Amino acid sequence: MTAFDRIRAVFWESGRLHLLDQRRLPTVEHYLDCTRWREVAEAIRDMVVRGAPAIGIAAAYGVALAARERSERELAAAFEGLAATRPTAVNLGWALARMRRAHDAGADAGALLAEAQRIQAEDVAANRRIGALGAEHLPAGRAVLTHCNTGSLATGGYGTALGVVRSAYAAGRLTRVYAGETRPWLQGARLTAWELQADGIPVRLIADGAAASLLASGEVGAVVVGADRVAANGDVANKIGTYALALAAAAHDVPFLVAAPLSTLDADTASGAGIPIETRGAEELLSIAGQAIAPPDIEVWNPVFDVTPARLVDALITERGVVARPDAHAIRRLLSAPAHEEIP
Ligand SMILES: CSC[C@H]1O[C@H](OP(=O)(O)O)[C@H](O)[C@@H]1O
Repeated sequence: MTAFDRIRAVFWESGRLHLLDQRRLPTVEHYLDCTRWREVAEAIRDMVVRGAPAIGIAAAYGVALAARERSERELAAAFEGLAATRPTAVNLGWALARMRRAHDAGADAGALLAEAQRIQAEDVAANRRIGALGAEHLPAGRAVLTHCNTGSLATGGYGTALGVVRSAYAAGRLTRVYAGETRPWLQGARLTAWELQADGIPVRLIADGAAASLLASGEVGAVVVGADRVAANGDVANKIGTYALALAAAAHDVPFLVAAPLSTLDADTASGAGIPIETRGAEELLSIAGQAIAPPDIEVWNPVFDVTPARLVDALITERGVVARPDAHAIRRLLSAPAHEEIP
């Protein structure tokens, strides 16, 4: 059984939403069971569940939980409260807008639950397609470098950049993954290394500061990362540290690839300058697992995303196709392509 089969960051069972508490991985596998939308909102805000597609899916189930209370007031509060949990990943707003359309079309609690389950199933199918298309795009027989966590823990299942990794490794095209630890929340060290080890995919953990030297060494054939929002011009918001990777990749002529489903593309935000960047509390920088690693009263700046300009993105891999050098025209083509059609 691979990690994809075993790891479910988000699932609905027996009338409850089950969320794997990613704050406690890799040492403890513990699920929180949610029966109220406010519990889901708190779980997203506190990063029990994280990852752009995964928080959209969790929020969709949160709406379904709110609908069970048969109160338009509570449902309105749920839409507002869930939307306010985290600002950068556009998937959150995309999923809530889809749930609101279903509600406005007359969906009751049961139909809203079915819509949330469709959102999750479609995300897994998209990730499988992204994996297949992306695997063909990786230089064969080489290693890749990735950042943060973009696997089953960040999505409905299988993963985006890690979906490309899973498909490429299964096709014998990939020798090894280098995973950046991804300070301060350590998604790479705690989550990606755990997922890939569970899959039996060779993985080496590196300090974020080692990435440029690794790219200079010629060991890596491509950098493949996820995204939290792709603006209309192709600029990419992703975990802090992604922009530095893109600069280093460009300096060493290593292809920089972004894997993301269409639910991450945002036609309403013209460029990266318009993407809201979440900053989180000082404690995430000042301690690790409760152990202080800096003076407690030191000032910090803790933006948890950055923006990589489209000019540094060699290819955007989506379930509708792969576009080289994404620009506004390419984003429009991806978003306007008929459903289930891929753009050449
Ligand atoms: C497949 S999207 C994963 C995306 O989300 C992560 O952010 P966070 O862990 O703070 O939710 C990171 O940006 C990943 O690339």
